[in-house]
Amino acid sequence: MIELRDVYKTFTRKEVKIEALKGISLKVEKGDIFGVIGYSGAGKSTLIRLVNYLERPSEGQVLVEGHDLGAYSDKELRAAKKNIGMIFQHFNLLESKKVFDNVAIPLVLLKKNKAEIRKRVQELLEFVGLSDKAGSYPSELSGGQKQRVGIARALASNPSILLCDEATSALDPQTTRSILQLLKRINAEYNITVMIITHEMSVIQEICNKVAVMEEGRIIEQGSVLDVFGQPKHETTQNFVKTVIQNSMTTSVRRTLKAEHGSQLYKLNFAGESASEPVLYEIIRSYGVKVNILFANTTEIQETTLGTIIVQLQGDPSQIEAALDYMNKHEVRIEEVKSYVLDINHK
Ligand SMILES: Nc1ncnc2c1ncn2[C@@H]1O[C@H](COP(=O)(O)OP(=O)(O)OP(=O)(O)O)[C@@H](O)[C@H]1O
Repeated sequence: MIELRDVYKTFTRKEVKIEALKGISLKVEKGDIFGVIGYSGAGKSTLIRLVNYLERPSEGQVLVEGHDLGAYSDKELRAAKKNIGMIFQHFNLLESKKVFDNVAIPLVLLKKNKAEIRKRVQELLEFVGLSDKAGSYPSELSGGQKQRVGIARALASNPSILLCDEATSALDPQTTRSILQLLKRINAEYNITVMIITHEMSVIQEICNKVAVMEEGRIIEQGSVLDVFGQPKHETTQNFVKTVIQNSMTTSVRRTLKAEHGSQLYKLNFAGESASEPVLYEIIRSYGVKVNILFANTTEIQETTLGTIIVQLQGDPSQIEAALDYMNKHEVRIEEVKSYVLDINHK
């Protein structure tokens, strides 16, 4: 659906080169809600602007529905862009035009007749829950309502892709949630592929099925949201995950454990099926391993339960090995907790 192949983007300002993207490769499949997360300056906006060709790559290819956008003539590119809607952090509405006319802009540009425009705009305003605001000006709307207008306008030309550039960053948590739910409905009911860039992991947790983490112009980690949240590998990803899931021991537990250096600690991640099986009970019963639970938490991601437990296992090495093997076979992901986490200053 959307594919970036080894994309580089370099800006030159006052003879200084800025490498905003350094070899980005990713694939967004049809029907995905694909999130790109990163701190400020990571290159997220540049990346999303390449997808609708507001920027051209310095090197590499951007393919949409299998077509290399770089190989298109200007006319072909204009046609291709109709297939891509975009919404923005600050909504980008025309303040001098009423809600109806803002939503109608893409249809006017497509030279649709008045009756068609009226019907489509009414349909869209109804879909985003703003039928009663057609005659209002943007200045008379709340932030959430403005973003709904932005969404209606982005959908006007029936795109198959919707790009969202920090679309909820200017909104309060409750309004953010309602806009994210609307994006989810757009994805499910209109079968529109959604690509979201954000610096908030809660946005990814709430609606995305896939995620790419960016840092300094590179993708440092990508995969299904369940995998990345369950086993974040890179430190930056771990820091993002920590903002939404508590997955480490509290300081007081670490302090108690410090005295017992050398005990075997494991972080166990349960997802989906394995979260509902009595795995710990089995390892105690069948392998005689003593289990001391130091931390436990469950979270819901993608309608799947993700559980994290940190345990101290005590027993013969052979019993512990057998217990770990049993849990492995029952799809529990096991990570040995290194002794450095026992340092209470370690975050
Ligand atoms: N038009 C431009 N000219 C020069 N440099 C640019 C331009 N656009 C982006 N950059 C630079 O490219 C780098 C990546 O910027 P980008 O806006 O893509 O990051 P971002 O992750 O979206 O950050 P933010 O969330 O702060 O917008 C930054 O160093 C930025 O200064």
